[in-house]
Amino acid sequence: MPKLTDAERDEMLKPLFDTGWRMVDGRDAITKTFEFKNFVEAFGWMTRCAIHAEKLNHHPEWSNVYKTVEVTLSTHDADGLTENDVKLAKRMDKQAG
Ligand SMILES: C[C@H](O)[C@H](O)[C@H]1CNC2=NC(N)=NC(=O)C2=N1
Repeated sequence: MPKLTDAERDEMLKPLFDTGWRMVDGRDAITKTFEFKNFVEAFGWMTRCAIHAEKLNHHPEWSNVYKTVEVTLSTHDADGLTENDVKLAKRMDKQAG
């Protein structure tokens, strides 16, 4: 899968920036920190997102401390951002409500 073109970035990343995603310094990747009410809410969200990741065959780099989950998305096979990263980010936002 090819990396996003400049035009695709303008079109597809801007809506994600509006929901709190931002570029990772020095990497063609996006990151967002999700905060939940408690650990169970956080882990439930991770579980739902894991199912979406498997369906997309596209997996996040993420870490969870108590009610916080830090997520970074990039496509390893392309060494940068692709449409799969946009798709998974949207699903993660939707699952977070
Ligand atoms: C073999 C397997 O299909 C590939 O490694 C998939 C799995 N999940 C993936 N996830 C991400 N983020 N990037 C990839 O390039 C990727 N490739």
